[in-house]
Amino acid sequence: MDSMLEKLMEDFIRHISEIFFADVGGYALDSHHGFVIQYGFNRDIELGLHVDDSEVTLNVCLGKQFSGGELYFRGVRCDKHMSAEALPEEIFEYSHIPGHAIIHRGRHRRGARATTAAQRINLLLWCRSSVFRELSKHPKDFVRWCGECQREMRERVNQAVTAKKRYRFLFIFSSIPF
Ligand SMILES: O=C(O)CCC(=O)C(=O)O
Ligand SMILES: [Fe+2]
Repeated sequence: MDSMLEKLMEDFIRHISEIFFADVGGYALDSHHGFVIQYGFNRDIELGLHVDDSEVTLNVCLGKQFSGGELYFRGVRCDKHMSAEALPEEIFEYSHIPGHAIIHRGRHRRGARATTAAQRINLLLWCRSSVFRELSKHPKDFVRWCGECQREMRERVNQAVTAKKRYRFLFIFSSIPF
């Protein structure tokens, strides 16, 4: 089972990650952790907001029909911004379909709503990159993949542009001879 999951990561997920998740390791995924979760009667019902200890996560919906169990996403966040509010464009839901899978960044905040009828069984595969983790140890001004870091950066750029415009206006105004 473990070697099958490793092959799945190496032959399949790495290639997708190279294109869609270049900012969190891309092709350099080199270790994994796989497990199966079951929700419903006699089991956990729901899962609170969290992130994974992974760079990229594969979530495959196995099993048969069930009701509920939707995932709600709330934006990608670094450690510093784990509790920063989600922007409207970061809020969305995904309904699992048996036989379908999704891939997302491990740091994408999300939770699962209650499974209300039958059982939901999903295979989770956390994929990690030792290179990405090593590089992340070096302090940076802002983290490119975090939605809140990006928002702060945009705000700083806007403030700098506004300050520059104001300065130019003052300069033009003070150059007018009276
Ligand atoms: O319930 C799901 O499909 C998501 C599970 C999950 O996010 C997790 O186990 O970390
Ligand atoms: Fe951040």
